[in-house]
Amino acid sequence: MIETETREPMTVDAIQTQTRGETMKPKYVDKPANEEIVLQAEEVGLHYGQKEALRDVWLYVPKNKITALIGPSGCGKSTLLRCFNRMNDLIPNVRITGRLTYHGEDLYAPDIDPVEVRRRIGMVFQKPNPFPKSIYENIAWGARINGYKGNMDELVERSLRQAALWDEVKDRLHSSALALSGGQQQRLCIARTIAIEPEVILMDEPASALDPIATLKIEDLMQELKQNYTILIVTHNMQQAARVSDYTAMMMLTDDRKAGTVIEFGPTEQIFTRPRDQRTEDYITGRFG
Ligand SMILES: Nc1ncnc2c1ncn2[C@@H]1O[C@H](COP(=O)(O)OP(=O)(O)OP(=O)(O)O)[C@@H](O)[C@H]1O
Repeated sequence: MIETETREPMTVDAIQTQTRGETMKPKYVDKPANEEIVLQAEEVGLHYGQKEALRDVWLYVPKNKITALIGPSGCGKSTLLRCFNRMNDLIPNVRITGRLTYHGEDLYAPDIDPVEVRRRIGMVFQKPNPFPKSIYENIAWGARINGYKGNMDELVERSLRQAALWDEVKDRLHSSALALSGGQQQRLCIARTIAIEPEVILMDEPASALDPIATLKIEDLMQELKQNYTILIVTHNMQQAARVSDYTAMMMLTDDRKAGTVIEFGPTEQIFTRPRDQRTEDYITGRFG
């Protein structure tokens, strides 16, 4: 029998670990078969003060795959993304319910250090945000404060190579990062994230401020990166989700339009060619909003 009692949302500090179990999972959200799950959301809810932003969210993020979060504006994509590296902790009055895990471990357990969470689960933002320092220092600084003791020149080169930026900047490593183009700055931010050696990279519309050529470079880079990293990306751009991702989660407002939730999750090819929820079909064929 499905339990119907309502529970008070708890604070981030006191997030509870029990959920009502898989019986509450939406009909079209399936755990991927034969994949190692790195991140998982079970019955997650989130309030910003009085404003409910997420309700009953379920999601699976498989290892070394790209998972896209798509859906209309305001349905909670960025909010959900930020739950996974505890970025919402930095916003006052946020309350989270349900369970968010990293390799099965509760990300909000009292003994978990949010700084360590953010080291393992890095983030790249919509607008490139390099520090007003040299290209070299943008990478070295984060590594240094995270206790990196190895050869810094090698780390800088390796990170820039992995971010497909090395050839463009190798002769001006000590010039200001702010002199780079937007697309180069975004690849520098990806290099900076990689230098910390996270396992997961969260990307919040990483290409939306870029022109089509710079966007394609970022998309190519993501394909390279997934060999070593697990990627969760928010995108408004449906073609981009279809092009780059292995799995897609369709988010939508709940029927009472008060909060966002994941209505369908599965392999990208299936979501785009044989969606099971009518609302997904309406959205991807452009009949929605
Ligand atoms: N710091 C905040 N305080 C209060 N409400 C917020 C805050 N951040 C987001 N919201 C609200 O939460 C809801 C979900 O926002 P969110 O940015 O996660 O959606 P989104 O799907 O990423 O939107 P978009 O595609 O437009 O970026 C929205 O109603 C938004 O106004």
